Amino acid sequence: MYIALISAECAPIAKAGGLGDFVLGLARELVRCGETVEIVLPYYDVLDIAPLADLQVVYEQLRVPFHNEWITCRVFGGKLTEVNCLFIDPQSVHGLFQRRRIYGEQDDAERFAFFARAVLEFMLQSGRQPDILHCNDWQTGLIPVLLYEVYQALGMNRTRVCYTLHNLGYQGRVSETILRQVGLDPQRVMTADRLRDSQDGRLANLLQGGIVYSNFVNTVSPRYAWEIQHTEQGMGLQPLLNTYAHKFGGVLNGIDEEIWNPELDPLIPTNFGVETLPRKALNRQALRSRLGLQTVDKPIMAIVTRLDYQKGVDLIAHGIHDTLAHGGQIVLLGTALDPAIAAQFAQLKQDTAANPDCHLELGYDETLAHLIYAGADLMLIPSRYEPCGLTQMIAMKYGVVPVVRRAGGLADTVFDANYSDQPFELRNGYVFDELTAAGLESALRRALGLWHGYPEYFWQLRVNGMRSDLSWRRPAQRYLAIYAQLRATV
Ligand SMILES: Nc1ncnc2c1ncn2[C@@H]1O[C@H](COP(=O)(O)OP(=O)(O)O[C@H]2O[C@H](CO)[C@@H](O)[C@H](O)[C@H]2O)[C@@H](O)[C@H]1O
Repeated sequence: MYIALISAECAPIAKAGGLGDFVLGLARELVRCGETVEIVLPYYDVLDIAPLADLQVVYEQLRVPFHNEWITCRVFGGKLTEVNCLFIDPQSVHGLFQRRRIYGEQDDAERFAFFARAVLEFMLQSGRQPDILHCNDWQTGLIPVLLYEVYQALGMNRTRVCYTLHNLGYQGRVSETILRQVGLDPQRVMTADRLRDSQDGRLANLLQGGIVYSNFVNTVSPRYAWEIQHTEQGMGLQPLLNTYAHKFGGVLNGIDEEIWNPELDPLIPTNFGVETLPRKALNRQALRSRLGLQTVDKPIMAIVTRLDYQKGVDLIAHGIHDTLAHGGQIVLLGTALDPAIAAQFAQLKQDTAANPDCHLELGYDETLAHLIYAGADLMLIPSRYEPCGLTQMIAMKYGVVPVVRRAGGLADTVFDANYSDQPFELRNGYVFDELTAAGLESALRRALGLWHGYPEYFWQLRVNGMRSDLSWRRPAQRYLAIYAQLRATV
């Protein structure tokens, strides 16, 4: 099967968060299963080309219609380990992907709408007919719309679309001008059952368009799939997701165990596994020295995250204070796009600067993230909503016990040490329900108490997490079954 994975991110070359991990992890597993995979991304100026082999121009003079003009693009090809990647590089006066970052620009909608049109134009002009276009999030929502409305009539009628929703908090609600720019007729597609936004009828909703026009839609955990159909977590899309329940499901993500594996990880000072778990202490020490924390008999509570409303930033701040007050150390690595959140954490960093048990690192740092997973004992994830969540899974692989809110994929992967109905060997963390300070404290203090009072039991929780199967093997089989079902309709 020939699968094109279309995305705004891919780890480690263009990663802002979990979407990047998803794309690389799934692609690599599909290649291992013998499938032909191409990842298609914009050619960002911030693309880290170092891990790419054989990077070269593979297509010149790709002319893409956009907003009454033709934009000429080059397409680069390269290999990221065993996976082929393609990069669309528009020669436009607006420097669409020359912004020193992946997202956060005022014209993001226009940038990714252009990308959507360019991907299909490239497929058409280069004679590609993928069996499956696997699109992700709002940035690629126009691809199934354009395929159906424009490109099928031009001959691309064997291709089917699988569309994965990683985050309903970002739906791509945009002016209908964008539709005209990519060559769609707003009169035709701006209807309630197509792209017209249900909350603001003047806007087009690109995520909604992707859901309506794709052959199959999924999100990244069974629990989040249920939540967005049946609770306000659907953020306005509940009726639509119920209408399309027959082509909707939840597939839990995996993690790439070649990248996230404490036994092999080249980015950590000391490798370790279940049998050599005491060696984790050397990483804890390295983490303390790197960040200037004192050496004391306290567990390290880590937080590695985008600092975003979704992640429960107020509870993160509360959790920092509560951990410090109850015998723990704190290490936070976080990026904030929102200026108010950035200011809140800059202040918190200043307020805790003199505390030898606390270090807040505001920024994005892949290498430090690996050291944190290797050295930490606990990880705090108090999300408001969490489609899947990779940090709890990575944490568990590194013998870190997660403390999480019962939401989305966190509920599907973390089982409470005291209250879960799972057998003991599957219990791997601490879970709370209420999105309140008291809710968080109930789990956090049990976790800290266990570390201080019952080290053998805490050790067992670490081991349970390390032994769980969080790989891409099972999820990739689920996607292959979905693709096969879609191909059967050709
Ligand atoms: N400051 C920083 N420095 C270095 N590394 C950092 C970092 N901040 C985050 N990371 C890394 O980025 C990834 C984040 O994973 P999450 O699952 O939390 O993703 P996110 O919410 O971005 O993605 C969305 O998509 C994913 C994939 O489907 C879903 O799991 C998730 O629920 C959904 O919100 C992890 O690999 C983490 O280590």
